Amino acid sequence: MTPDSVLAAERAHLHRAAACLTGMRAAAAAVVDAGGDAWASERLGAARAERLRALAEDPGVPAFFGRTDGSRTDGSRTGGSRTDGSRSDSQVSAGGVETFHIGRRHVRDAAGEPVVIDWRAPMSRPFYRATVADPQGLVRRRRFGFDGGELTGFEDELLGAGEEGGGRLLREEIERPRSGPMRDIVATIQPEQDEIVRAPLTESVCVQGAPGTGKTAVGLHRAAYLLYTHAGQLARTGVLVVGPNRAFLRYIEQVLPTLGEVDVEQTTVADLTARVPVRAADPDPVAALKGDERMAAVLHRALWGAIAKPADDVQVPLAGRRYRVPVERLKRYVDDLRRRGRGDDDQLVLHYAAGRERLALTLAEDARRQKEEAGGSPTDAETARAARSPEVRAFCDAVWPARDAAALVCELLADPALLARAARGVLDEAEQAALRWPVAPRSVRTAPWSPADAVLVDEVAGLLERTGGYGHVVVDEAQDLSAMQCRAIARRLAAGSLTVLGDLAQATGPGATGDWAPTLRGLGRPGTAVRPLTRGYRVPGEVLDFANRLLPVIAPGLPAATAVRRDPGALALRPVADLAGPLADVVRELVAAPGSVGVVCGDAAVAEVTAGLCAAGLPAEPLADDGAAAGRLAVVPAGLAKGLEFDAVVVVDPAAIVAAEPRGLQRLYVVLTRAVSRLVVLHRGDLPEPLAS
Ligand SMILES: Nc1ncnc2c1ncn2[C@@H]1O[C@H](COP(=O)(O)OP(=O)(O)OP(=O)(O)O)[C@@H](O)[C@H]1O
Repeated sequence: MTPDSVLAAERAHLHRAAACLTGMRAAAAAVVDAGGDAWASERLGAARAERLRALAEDPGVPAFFGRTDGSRTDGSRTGGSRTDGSRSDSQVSAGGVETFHIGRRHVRDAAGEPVVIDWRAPMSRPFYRATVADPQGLVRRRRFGFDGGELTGFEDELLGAGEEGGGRLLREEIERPRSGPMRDIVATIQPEQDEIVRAPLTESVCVQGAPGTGKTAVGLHRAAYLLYTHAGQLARTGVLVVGPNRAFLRYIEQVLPTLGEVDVEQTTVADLTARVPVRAADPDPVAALKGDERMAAVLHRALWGAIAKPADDVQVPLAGRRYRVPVERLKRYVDDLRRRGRGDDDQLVLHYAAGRERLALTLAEDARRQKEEAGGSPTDAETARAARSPEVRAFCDAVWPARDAAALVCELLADPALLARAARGVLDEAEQAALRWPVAPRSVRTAPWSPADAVLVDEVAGLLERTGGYGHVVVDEAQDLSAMQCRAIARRLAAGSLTVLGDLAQATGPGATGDWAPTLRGLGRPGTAVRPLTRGYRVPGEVLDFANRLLPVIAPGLPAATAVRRDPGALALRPVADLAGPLADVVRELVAAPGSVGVVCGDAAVAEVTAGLCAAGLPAEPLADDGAAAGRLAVVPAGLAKGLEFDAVVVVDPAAIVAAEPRGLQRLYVVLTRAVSRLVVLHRGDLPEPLAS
């Protein structure tokens, strides 16, 4: 076949797939809500709306992006389920070669035969994994090029004939100008990424990946894969994606919906733990201390240590009589329940509030036993009433008082004696002094809560009551999490599994350890295997090599990434005497090309840089951490750059970025690795040391 006739045939298949998708949509819309009652009907309606949403055709998103041709006799190519991709006779050619088109979602014709196979189905696996060395039954892999939904080209790899492709379409896909949020990578997931995407649900994974190796993309595609493969289980338990800040979430939030997954919760640790109004910031050493795992022990003692020893017998009223529970028995009941409050398994441990309820019930049951021994037979309702009696309540209030998480942390940070008692043997005096608020707040709500305090409040809330858990949690930029933040996430994990994504070389958090072990321990999955990703997709080789000069200083021992592509014009280092004029010139040139432009500067310089660019007639807008979309020309505070990317990046005054924080070189490494096509570094004086050499 000539290339033109191949294109014509593939376009015909594309039109057929689009028509079938329209047919599927019409069929789904025609389903009559046949529920027998209002509840069932509502449920059916919701399910139908969901299905319609999933089938909604995104204009410009073609029904398929790839194709596999394989021999029919090869065992590895059979065995997909009917809805995922059973063998389609309509796609078998005369030569016995079986063809599957791979797309974002399954499409079938009116007879139920597959026209496009969902990328997550088992039948699609060879499309992502096959190599010349291991063709997995494929003789050919075909990738398609599109322009605005129109099929414009294709790239074949004749794996059976030992011919692997040159990655032209991969490169085009990476370099396609960005116009806003992150895109999916389903068409070009690479084998080392696919292994992580398709790891079993029961397996937690930790991906240590250099900048631009696709960690975020892999984590999101893994969520979509798991939701497809374990739909029933995960629909019940849910999937949670945790990112570092709202700007980042805004950037990634469209990826899962474009993959057809609209019900994944995406949030930040700050939002996850937002139980108090945060209005203050801690100095780095204090934030590090509040994030230290020793705080868990302090809080545990502050809560459970305040349970008092029973001092007197209690008279429990039951069904018109009073029964005395002697103090010795009361002490034993309290001790037994306290013991059950120890332990780290949130699912098994007795929580404080439940312990209080249990204590009241235990007293009532003691009285019930006494009555039974005397020949009475009290009912369950009478026993429950006894547990709620003023006498039992008064005892519980005195011995096992009801507590509020925010109030407890507030008292602890405001009262040196309380803190000393809870922190004895755990924190030294200097550490206790560092934790204390200088002035006792007038109320819990007006206290100077910091983000790290909010995590402490969440920890106490987790001691009071069990936290609801998800079936799978994806944690991005995990290298920055404090031990206490890890615990907050672990509480939401229940029995589920984790995908942990991050790069130790990009750790800028105050408690960074340079080691995954404490993070994985804090997340409650200490045995998780760490898998490296070292092929850099985002950043051209020239830029990556430049940034990698920082590695021996910021993360000795960590393997440097190698870029999948090079571009001699990608990096420009410009020494300047004064920033304003040259910056406007550089930015003017960059915005003339299509795609996004990020001007990254120290957080303190954002207002000045934005004003300077605007004065030069350039439509610059500062990027804020409020979840608002970034403009095409964004002025990005270095502190918010993590995880983001732009087609062109200007790094303004790297020395100032380094000087602004203790882990400034790590921050510089982050900002130098945000560019897809061009990086310009404007510097006054010498470049920071490891870069100058
Ligand atoms: N297989 C792929 N095909 C096409 N593009 C890819 C592929 N893998 C990664 N990319 C692109 O490379 C860029 C970087 O991906 P991503 O943000 O997931 O990397 P990361 O490892 O999370 O980076 P960082 O450490 O900087 O946060 C994105 O534009 C992504 O779409």
